[in-house]
Amino acid sequence: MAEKMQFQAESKRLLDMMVHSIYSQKEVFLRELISNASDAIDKIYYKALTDDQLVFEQDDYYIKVIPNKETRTLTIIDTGIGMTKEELENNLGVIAKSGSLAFKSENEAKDGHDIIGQFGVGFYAAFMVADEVKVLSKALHSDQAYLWESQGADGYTIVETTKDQVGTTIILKLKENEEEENFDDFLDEYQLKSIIKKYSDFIRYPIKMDVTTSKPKEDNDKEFEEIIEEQTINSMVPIWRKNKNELTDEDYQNFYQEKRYGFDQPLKHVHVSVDGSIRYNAILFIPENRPFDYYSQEYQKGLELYSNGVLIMEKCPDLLPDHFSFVKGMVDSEDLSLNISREILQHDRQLKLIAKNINKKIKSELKTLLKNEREQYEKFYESFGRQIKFGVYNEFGTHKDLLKDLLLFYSSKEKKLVTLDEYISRMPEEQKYIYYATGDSIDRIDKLPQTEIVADKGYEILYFTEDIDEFAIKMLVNYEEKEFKSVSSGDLGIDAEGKEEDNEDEVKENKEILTKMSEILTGKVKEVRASKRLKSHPVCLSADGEVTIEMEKVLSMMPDNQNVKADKVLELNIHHSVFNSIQAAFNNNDDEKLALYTNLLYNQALLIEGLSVEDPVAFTNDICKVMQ
Ligand SMILES: Nc1ncnc2c1ncn2[C@@H]1O[C@H](COP(=O)(O)OP(=O)(O)OP(=O)(O)O)[C@@H](O)[C@H]1O
Repeated sequence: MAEKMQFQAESKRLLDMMVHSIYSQKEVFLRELISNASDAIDKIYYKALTDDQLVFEQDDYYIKVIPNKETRTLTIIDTGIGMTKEELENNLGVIAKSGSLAFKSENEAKDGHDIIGQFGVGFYAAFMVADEVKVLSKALHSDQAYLWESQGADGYTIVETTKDQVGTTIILKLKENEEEENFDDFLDEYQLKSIIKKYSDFIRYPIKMDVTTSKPKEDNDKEFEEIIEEQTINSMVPIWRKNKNELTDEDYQNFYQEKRYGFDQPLKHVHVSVDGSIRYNAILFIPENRPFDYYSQEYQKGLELYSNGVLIMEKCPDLLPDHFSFVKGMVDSEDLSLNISREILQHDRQLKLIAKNINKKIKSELKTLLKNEREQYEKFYESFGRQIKFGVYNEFGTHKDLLKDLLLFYSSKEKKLVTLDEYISRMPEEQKYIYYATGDSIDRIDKLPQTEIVADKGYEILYFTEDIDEFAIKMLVNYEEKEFKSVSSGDLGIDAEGKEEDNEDEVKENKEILTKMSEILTGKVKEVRASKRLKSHPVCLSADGEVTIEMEKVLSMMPDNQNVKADKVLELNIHHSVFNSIQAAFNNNDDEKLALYTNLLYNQALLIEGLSVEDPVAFTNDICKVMQ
């Protein structure tokens, strides 16, 4: 007897979940197995493209589904590339990488419902309907065939066996019928036909099945006889070649899932058929959720590229700009050569044209979504808004004009996300700038002293809570000729309504105090200044020049930050009662107290900004001194 081998821990968990699954759409197991079979045939097909020894005879490549009511087995045969012993072990004993990580993040969904529904589980789906699975496979260029066998989570065996044809045969021993689930359905010709049609209609290879039909007898056409004939169940017409009007949302969703573009439901699909100087069909999807690896090195952008119905590249990166790297889908063009190499493809004029059109198309779709289905757009933005902002900033702002009207920011007044156009449309005539404030969260920005004067003036403030926000805006400089202005910047363009003069006088009067305080904080701030923006708060930090404090924070986290620092200014509210104490200390020549107060205020300002105090122990000691 063959030695029983153990599944990798994660596979075991997933498999266990499949065995005990109460997921209602168990029929998807067939989609998964057929999809794997089709992939396996694709692989042999590509090999044939570059290998002269290998001839691809269309008729030799098919998938066959065989139900057997007596043995209660369902067999799926493919004439694909097959698997070696190692491949059987590695591919079926170890959960597919794509699924595994997503699966981890999805937590424990006990009945497996979410996992199957959202992620797809590939081969293991077989265990939803079968209590025994056999995989008989012979790899291309191999003389030996192997039989992989498993009854579930307690392990699997692999033994040598014989098989004539290269390819894989999967035999499922169906589970006994249960109260809610009649597994016999998966042996029923009619049911199987409809499942295949539903999920796998556009598979490029014939999915065959022996079907019982009744036909008039040859010698007597009044009498009928039952005959069994092999039929091809799927239409094989790829969905993108079909008439858009004949397709339903569900068809596109099935395609999205079948193709493994994502495990979520796509938010939007676009079906493009262009028949001009360049001809192509494309189906593009905007996913709803961010893939778990989206911001990792592993994530590869790209669209599937077909040349006249034949897949020539799985992820063609040249078809998608980085700012739309989340888009999934495919392009099929008759004008591309089948044997085109990666290098040539990059410079292909046709491909460049297609890419350009696709870029425009995605932009206009997103714009339409924003205009007509705001809620959906906001879902999209939550997942991929960051990418749009990076798009504005990257490549020295090359794409900023394309992307700027797709931006959304949280508004202090509307208490929700708004577009820049919406902001502009609400601006009172005298308002010069588009104001923004930066911080870690909406709550924090709400409490920022720096926002006081702008907010008091009744102006709307955009809240920037992501690192990239301010960088993107700096790249834009302005929107509809209105310049962006941080509420922390020196000149806010707001008249202090006649108080300007008084302020000037007071500033002079207190100049000596402020100079002295600046000296105390030498090396920490550029200057201590009387604030024009504070009303109820005693103190805040601002920055002179281009680099804001928020930018300094972001840059300091980068590996090659070159130690870029903001020119920090400590702003004091000289009308605040705290300032009286400072004046008193100064007038009494109490240098120690003045230093104590100055440092305390400085550290408070740091904390408000979300910066850490440089010496927390000294800070707490200072507070204790004040309390004594
Ligand atoms: N019929 C088959 N012929 C050849 N190889 C197969 C076949 N079925 C599965 N495999 C191999 O087993 C691997 C694992 O299959 P599985 O369905 O679990 O995941 P996947 O297809 O890689 O990923 P996903 O299902 O998430 O798209 C496949 O990648 C493939 O290499």
